[in-house]
Amino acid sequence: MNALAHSAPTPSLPSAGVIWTRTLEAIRQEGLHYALTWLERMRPMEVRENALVLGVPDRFFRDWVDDHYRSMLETHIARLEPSLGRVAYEVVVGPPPSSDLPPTPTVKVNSLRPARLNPRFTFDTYVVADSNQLPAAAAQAVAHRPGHNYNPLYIYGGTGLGKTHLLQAVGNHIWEKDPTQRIVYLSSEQFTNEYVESVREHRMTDFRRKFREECDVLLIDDIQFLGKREETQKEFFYTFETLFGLNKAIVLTSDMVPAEVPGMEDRLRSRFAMGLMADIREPTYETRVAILQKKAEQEGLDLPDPVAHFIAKHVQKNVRELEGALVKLSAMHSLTKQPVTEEFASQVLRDILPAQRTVDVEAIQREVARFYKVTVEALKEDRRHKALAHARQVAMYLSRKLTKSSFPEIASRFNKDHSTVISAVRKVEGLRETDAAVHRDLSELETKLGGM
Ligand SMILES: Nc1ncnc2c1ncn2[C@@H]1O[C@H](COP(=O)(O)OP(=O)(O)OP(=O)(O)O)[C@@H](O)[C@H]1O
Repeated sequence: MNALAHSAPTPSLPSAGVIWTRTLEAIRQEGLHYALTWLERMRPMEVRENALVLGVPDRFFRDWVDDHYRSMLETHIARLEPSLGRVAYEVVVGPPPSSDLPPTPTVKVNSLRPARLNPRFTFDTYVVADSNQLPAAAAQAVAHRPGHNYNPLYIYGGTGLGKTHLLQAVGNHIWEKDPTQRIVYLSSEQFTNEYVESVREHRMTDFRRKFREECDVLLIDDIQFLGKREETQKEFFYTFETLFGLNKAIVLTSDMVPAEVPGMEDRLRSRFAMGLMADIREPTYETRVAILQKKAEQEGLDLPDPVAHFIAKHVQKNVRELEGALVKLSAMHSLTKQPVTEEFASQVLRDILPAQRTVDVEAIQREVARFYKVTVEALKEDRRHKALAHARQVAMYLSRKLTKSSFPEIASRFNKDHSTVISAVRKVEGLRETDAAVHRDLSELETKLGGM
C-alpha cells in the first residue's frame, strides 16, 4: 500500500472536485486552451496529505501531463489552496467519465510517486562522465537489484555535484519498475524532524512502522546533519540495523566521508563504510560541456558548441551553477529572441561569470606573439608570410572580442586600416566555426588572457 492510502483525508478543505473545477476555470480564464485538451481528461479523485490526486487513463498520459503541466497545475492549485503543494496521479481503469462529477474508479493499478521524489531526477537525465562514473554505476546497480547490490551505498562529494539527483534517480527507477515498492526518501534533517515530532506526539509506533516495517528502500540525503543529533542517531541506528537485516536497500549521501562527519557515532560510521563508498568529483571541462549540451537539449534550447564551451570555461564550480547559467540564458533568449551567441551569453551571464581580468590590445599582441613564436613587431608589419598573417589576424580578432576597442583603434595599434581588421575578424570567426585546431588555439589563448 502506498503512503497515501494510510493517511486520513485533509480536513477543512473544499472537495477535490471543487478545487479541480476552480483550477480548470482559472486556466481557462488565462486563455490556456491548449492545456485544457489534456487536463479535462483527468478527474479529481481526492485530497490527501498536501496533494490533489487526479485520475488519469494510463501511464503515458500521466508522464506527458506531468512533464508538461505539473508546475502550471501546482501553481494554480496552490493559488487557490495554499496548503496544497502537489498534484499526484492515479491510473484509473474503467469507462471514461462522462459527467463533471468525479468517476468512481473500478481498479487502481498504480500508486503515487513516492513523496518528495522529483520526476526530473532520473538516470536518463544524468550525464555520466569520469567525475561521477563510479557512483552512477553503483546507483544503477542498486536500482536494478535493490538490497542486493552495494548495501548500503554511500555517495559523497561537494555541493551541487549531483548527489541528490543520483539518489532520487534510484528511487524513481525502482518505483517506475515496480510501483509496489515502498520507497522512503528524505533528508536527514527531515528524518530528525519527523522523529522529534513523533516523540513529542507519542507516535513512535507509527514512526517505526513507517521506517522499519513499511519501507523497502530507504534513501537519505545529507546524512552529515545527523552528526549533531545524538538521540536521532540512536533511532537511525536501529532503523538501519532492521532494514539492513531484511536486505532492504539503503542509499545515503553526504558532503564528506563517514570518518569526517563530526559527531557521528563510530558504530554508524563503520556501518556506512560496510557497503560501497563512492565519491562524485568536480566535473572536468569536457563533462561540463556534455552536461550543458544535454540540459539544453532537454530544455529545447539550441545551444551552439562555442557557447557551450564558453559557459563551461567560465562556470567551473559545480553543476548547479552550470544549470543556473543555462536557465538564465534560455529565459533571456525566449524573452528577447536574440540568437544564442557567445556575445549574447557574455552579456546575459555578466553577473554570474567570474570577474574577468581586463586585457588591452598590447597584452593580446604579446600573448599571441608568444603563442605563435613570432615577435610583436612582426605582428605590426606588412609581411604576408602565411603563419605570420594568421597570427596577426588572430590578434586582431581577440582584440575585438576581448577589449572594448573600436575597429579603427585596433587598426592603429597594428599600423593597418580598419577594413583590414574587419576582414581579419570575419575570417577568424569563420575559421573558428570550421577548423577544430583554430578553435582549440583560440580557446587556449582566451584562457591565458583570462577573458572570453
Ligand atoms: N551529472 C549530472 N548530469 C545532469 N545533471 C546534473 C549532474 N550533476 C548535477 N546535476 C544537476 O545539478 C543540480 C544540482 O545537483 P544536486 O542537487 O543533485 O547536487 P547535490 O550534490 O545534492 O548538492 P548539495 O550537496 O548542495 O545538496 C541538479 O539540478 C542536478 O540535476
